[in-house]
Amino acid sequence: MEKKPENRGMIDTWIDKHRSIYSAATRHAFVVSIRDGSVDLSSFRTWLGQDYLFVRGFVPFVASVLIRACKDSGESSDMEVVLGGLASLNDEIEWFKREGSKWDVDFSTVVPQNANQEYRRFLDALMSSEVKYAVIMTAFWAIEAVYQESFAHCLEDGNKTPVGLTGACHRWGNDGFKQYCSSVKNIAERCLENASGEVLVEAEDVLVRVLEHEVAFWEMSRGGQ
Ligand SMILES: Cc1ncc(CN)c(N)n1
Repeated sequence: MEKKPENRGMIDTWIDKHRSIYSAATRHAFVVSIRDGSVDLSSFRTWLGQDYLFVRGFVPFVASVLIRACKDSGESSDMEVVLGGLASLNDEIEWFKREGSKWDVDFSTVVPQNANQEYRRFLDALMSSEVKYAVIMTAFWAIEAVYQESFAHCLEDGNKTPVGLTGACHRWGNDGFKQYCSSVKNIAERCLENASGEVLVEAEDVLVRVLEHEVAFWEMSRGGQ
């Protein structure tokens, strides 16, 4: 079994180990193009439509995380953290609808592309009661953290993010969302500390698979169809 260095959680250890896919997910060319202002707006519109569908599919996943937090965690504060995330998805869906009108993207005609469908299938599989709580929380953290890191990068000093896109960047790049991701990470780390070797292997695998799905999602967006 992998040995964890002093004072570092498993997640940080795994991020170091899988640094190249982590960077590919959090510093993807699509995100960098938002930050440097060179973004192709048809790609942004593709991302907007596809992510709207993704988020609608993410709601039942987060609802299932919430049920697991109530039933399996043994810590009452887990439920509050996940409930906060679920509640903010309500605002997020409303935000998408406003952005859809602004960018003239008619969500009723958007068809989920392959990367979106595959990501959705992956989330569906994670909703099985067979999947351990530590594994689900690791996946949940990674899904949220990729967006937090990516969009926060578009707001860092020196950015040339187009004004019309800063709303998206603030949605996931704000300090409140960063704090929320850190709370989810703490839950995942606490669970991983007590996990068996088998669960650790599964959680590491799921972390890498989330990163791969995120990269594929950015790639799909960059395709801009
Ligand atoms: C593809 C994707 N990954 C993550 C998030 C953040 N909930 C999102 N909206 N879309």
